[in-house]
Amino acid sequence: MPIQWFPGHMAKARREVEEKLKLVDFVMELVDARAPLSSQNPMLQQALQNKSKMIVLMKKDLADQRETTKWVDYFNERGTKAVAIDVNDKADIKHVIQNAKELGQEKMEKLKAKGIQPRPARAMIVGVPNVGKSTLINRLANKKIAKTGDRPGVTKQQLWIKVKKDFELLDTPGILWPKFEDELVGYRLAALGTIKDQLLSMQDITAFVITYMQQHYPDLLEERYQIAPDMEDMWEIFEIIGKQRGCLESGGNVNFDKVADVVIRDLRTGKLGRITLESVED
Ligand SMILES: Nc1nc2c(ncn2[C@@H]2O[C@H](COP(=O)(O)OP(=O)(O)OP(=O)(O)O)[C@@H](O)[C@H]2O)c(=O)[nH]1
Repeated sequence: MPIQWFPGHMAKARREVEEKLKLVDFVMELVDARAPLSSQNPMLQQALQNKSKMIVLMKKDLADQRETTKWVDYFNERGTKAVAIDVNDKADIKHVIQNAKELGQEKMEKLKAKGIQPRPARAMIVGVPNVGKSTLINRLANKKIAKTGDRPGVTKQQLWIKVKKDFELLDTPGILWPKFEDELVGYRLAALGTIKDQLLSMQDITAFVITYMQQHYPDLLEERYQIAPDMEDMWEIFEIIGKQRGCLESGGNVNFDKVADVVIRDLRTGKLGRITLESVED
């Protein structure tokens, strides 16, 4: 597959996350609810050492509800607190805060037991590009950004956001490099817009999405584009969608790149329906 590893970028990303990790008590790892494992990064687990972590499955409003429930159970059963949210839902934001506070309290209890003066628990948000880090920070900040001075270990001054009186959040997220070791992971991430569109052919990504939908969401595919689940010829499928949606060149031929744009835009904006591209059972 024509994707490179960019080792220099990954090493830099890792160093930056490790520096910030020194400042916090626990981490909120954001993943995309539509591909939770694919949007995780194994580098984080190693860098975390003994720090605790909670997982926030983002964009649950775009994901298949049944799959999301299974994924939340999946992480919880493996001992990691997990919540699924729509960042625009206030109740969901409260739920995140409640879970984060519980994680912070555990840390504070440990400090107290050692005779150390309790202080607000500190956390940071990490995640791959486009997963929703900045948006969630803004929602949690609720415009109450508190400047609490330098912390050791970083040259740049860090700002802490006071979410609640006993919970502070680093104002800048840690960006994790997406993982590319598996072709399927690459297709899922590209379809969701995590990795740059130019890295993989848009037509290939679209073919992947259509095939996945034929297997898992045949009704949604038929509803939007009138594509029968058993239609195998991808060329014909592109032709049908192209004619329907006016993706034509001047001579009247279907332009496959335009078809790919339409399908991927429909997927990302939820117009195709609520779709999860990675199942617990996969
Ligand atoms: N539908 C929906 N969209 C969301 C949600 N969370 C974030 N988004 C959207 O996802 C897009 C990316 O969000 P950002 O907050 O910029 O993501 P980021 O992780 O900070 O991105 P980078 O700066 O590229 O690392 C934006 O268009 C957000 O509006 C969510 O829960 N539901």
